Amino acid sequence: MEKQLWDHVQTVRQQSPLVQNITNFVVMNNTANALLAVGASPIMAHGHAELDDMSRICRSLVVNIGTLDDYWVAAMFRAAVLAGEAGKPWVLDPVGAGASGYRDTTLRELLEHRPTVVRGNASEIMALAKANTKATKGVDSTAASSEALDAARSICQRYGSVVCISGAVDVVVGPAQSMYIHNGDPLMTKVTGLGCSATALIGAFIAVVDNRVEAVGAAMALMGVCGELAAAASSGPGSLQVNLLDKLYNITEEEFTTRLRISHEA
Ligand SMILES: Nc1ncnc2c1ncn2[C@@H]1O[C@H](COP(=O)(O)OP(=O)(O)OP(=O)(O)O)[C@@H](O)[C@H]1O
Ligand SMILES: Cc1ncsc1CCO
Ligand SMILES: [Mg+2]
Repeated sequence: MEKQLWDHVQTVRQQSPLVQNITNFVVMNNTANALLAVGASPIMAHGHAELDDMSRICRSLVVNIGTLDDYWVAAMFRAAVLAGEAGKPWVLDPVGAGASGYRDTTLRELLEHRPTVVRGNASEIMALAKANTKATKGVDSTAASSEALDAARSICQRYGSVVCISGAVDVVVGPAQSMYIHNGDPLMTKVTGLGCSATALIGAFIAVVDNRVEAVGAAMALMGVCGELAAAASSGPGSLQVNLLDKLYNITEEEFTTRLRISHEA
């Protein structure tokens, strides 16, 4: 499986898919840079007047509700409809699910458009499935990935989405197959938007890899391994941000396969 995941990393580099992002103000720059670093091509576009054109030229869509408002939310709904009509894969990042009624109402409607993938931290996935027993603390997670497993399974069953719960262990839940990725570094939680970057990378991988669980697994594996290697070379969140971009860009097959720790059980 390590070799297959690396092949997917290579496929993104070779095919350089154009990925449309409707994302938040905080991470727009970081996620565009993360996409470029892995060899994909980002475009940040939420204007209503160009959504049809974007849908025509982009191979996948990222919807991230981090700093939502009515204009942006209308763009998200429309872009999701267009992706559905074109049979184009898209990924939803439910930033801050459970933190406000507005977020939850918006997310409920987005889920009805059946995202190909949903990626959030454990609190967000639990809030999304309305199975949360702990409140979401803003945009950071207060729960462990394992607690959100049932929530992920219920979202997968109900909407057909592959669900990724990120955290100390990243869990990828598909209809027939699950994957656990034991990489990353706790320092990654001290840089804003690395979850959003992971979601953006998922957007690139689902554009070019048909097996959705493997696509998500490869994106999360790349993020985790690069995060871990970058953290080892960093003195804090500032240098981690820079080192991570460099590692996403220059990681080798040997670094990837020797560091990667995946399993099919927790
Ligand atoms: N405790 C941890 N140990 C190792 N890696 C971690 C840990 N927590 C998060 N990560 C890694 O950090 C990345 C971001 O995941 P995280 O769960 O923090 O996203 P998030 O909460 O949505 O972040 P944000 O909303 O700021 O984008 C993932 O690659 C994940 O594997
Ligand atoms: C801090 C923050 N607030 C809204 S979006 C965002 C970036 C992390 O998701
Ligand atoms: Mg997040």
